[in-house]
Amino acid sequence: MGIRTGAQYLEALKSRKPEVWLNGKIVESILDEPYFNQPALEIAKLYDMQHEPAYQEDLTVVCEETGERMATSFLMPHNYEDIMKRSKAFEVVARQTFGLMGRTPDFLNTVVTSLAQNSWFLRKYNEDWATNIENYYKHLRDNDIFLTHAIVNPQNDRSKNSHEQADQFTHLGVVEERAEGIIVRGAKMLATLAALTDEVIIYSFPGFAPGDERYALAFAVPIDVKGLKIICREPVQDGTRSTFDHPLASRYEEMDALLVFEDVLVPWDKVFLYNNVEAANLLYPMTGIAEQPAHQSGVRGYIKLKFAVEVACKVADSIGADQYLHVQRDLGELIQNTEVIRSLLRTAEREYTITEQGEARLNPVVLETIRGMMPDMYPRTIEVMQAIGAGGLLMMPTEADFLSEELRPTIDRHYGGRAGIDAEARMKIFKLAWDLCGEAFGMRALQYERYYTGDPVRKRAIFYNKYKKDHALDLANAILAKEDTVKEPQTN
Ligand SMILES: Cc1cc2nc3c(=O)[nH]c(=O)nc-3n(C[C@H](O)[C@H](O)[C@H](O)COP(=O)(O)OP(=O)(O)OC[C@H]3O[C@@H](n4cnc5c(N)ncnc54)[C@H](O)[C@@H]3O)c2cc1C
Ligand SMILES: O=C(O)Cc1ccc(O)c(O)c1
Repeated sequence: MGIRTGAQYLEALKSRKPEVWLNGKIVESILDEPYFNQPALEIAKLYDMQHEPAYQEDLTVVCEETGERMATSFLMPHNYEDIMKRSKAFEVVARQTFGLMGRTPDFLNTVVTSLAQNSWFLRKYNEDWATNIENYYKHLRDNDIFLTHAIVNPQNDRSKNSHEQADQFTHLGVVEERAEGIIVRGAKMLATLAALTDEVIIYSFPGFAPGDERYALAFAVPIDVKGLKIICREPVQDGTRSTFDHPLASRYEEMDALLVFEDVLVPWDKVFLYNNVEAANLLYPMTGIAEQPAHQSGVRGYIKLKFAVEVACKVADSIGADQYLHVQRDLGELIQNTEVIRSLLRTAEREYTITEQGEARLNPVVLETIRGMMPDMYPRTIEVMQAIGAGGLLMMPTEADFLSEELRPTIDRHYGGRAGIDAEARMKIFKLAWDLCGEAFGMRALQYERYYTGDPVRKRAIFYNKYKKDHALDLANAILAKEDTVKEPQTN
């Protein structure tokens, strides 16, 4: 089949009925649900762009195996040119959604592509796991499937491992083996966009201990598989708010969900790892499933940061506040932050290495530096935006107020900005800012940058420990090696 159109994606959504819970009810029809309709159209647009002449060369490549076009995010990177093709494709997608949708199809395409490119690792443990992931990759690539993923155990008792929780199936684990596959039970989080996807892949961050065998697993199932409950969080928009009042929240709501598996059958050919604590713990360090999606996340995060910084600049400019020195200082800092991330991305891409198996990977230290800095830089941007917009962020008439003939002249008189910025223009800018720095939509977007790649505290600590192990601290050691020992003062 090759690349899908938006219509084909929406048709597939219509043809299924996953068990999606929203506000205490099962959603009867995803596309008829106002909370989901606009975000689904935004995803459909990304599929359509694959066919548009302006984007096709960036978003797709011809698959060597099938001769058909496939999404560029399915391209297995072997050299710098492949890396940069993927980078461009990530950027085109991110620009379309202003970086606000983190789990667009390209994200998990990179995860599965990397798993398949590193099937040698799974083959060390089990021939079938390797064959299964290779076939799954081809299935996704050739049918242009949209995946969600859930790789974190729910927060029950973080001081205990999965097998030590009060209930053995609070966390997702295997109940039994059958001739046709494994039966899985328990929960996993935090599946972003689950309701709008075709299938789900489960794997885990490392951290398994002996005794956790039943939880050490990786597999994929269709999103409407029998026994899977998708429990959505409270929406950040009601699906009916106007694009004037909420230009971002009304478009880019990326619904997150807890996945609860109630005795779901996973056929053997969709099992990628099972009952093996060592393999589950080594999956991240030994394959590229940290670095390859981190490339997508780095590019997307850069676009989101740049977008938020530009909105902050617009807020300041629209009310003449950027005439003040401290506002210029703060905005200068934000712009420099975007330049830091852009430069780090280019460095990580240029300083790629080729693995023994021929996979081109970005410099992991630089990539991890991006991931370490974004949880500080993005919230800082939001903080500056709040400080510059100040009370004006609360003093905004709604679209309905603008439409009132009686009120309109008053609005036009009192809500305008500096010379050249009328009330409507200023409110458009401030409403953009409020979606980012005040609304639940913006707080979720901020929480995403803090946590999408794991707990930033432990990630920085892991980074430090690995750096200390891998780097000789040569400069400090060079001076310490000089013979500056304590000497008794010379007395005559
Ligand atoms: C908006 C959003 C979207 C996301 N989308 C997805 C998605 O699509 N798919 C997916 O799989 N995941 C997704 N994630 C989940 C993400 O992977 C997790 O949130 C992340 O790994 C952090 O884990 P946690 O939330 O369970 O926090 P926890 O690990 O529970 O951390 C909570 C607090 O406890 C501390 N803590 C917990 N355990 C320890 C420990 N062992 N040692 C020291 N300190 C500890 C942490 O420092 C932190 O302060 C998303 C997250 C967010 C916020
Ligand atoms: O470690 C990384 O940054 C890559 C990454 C982040 C978040 C995920 O959910 C994931 O599957 C992979």
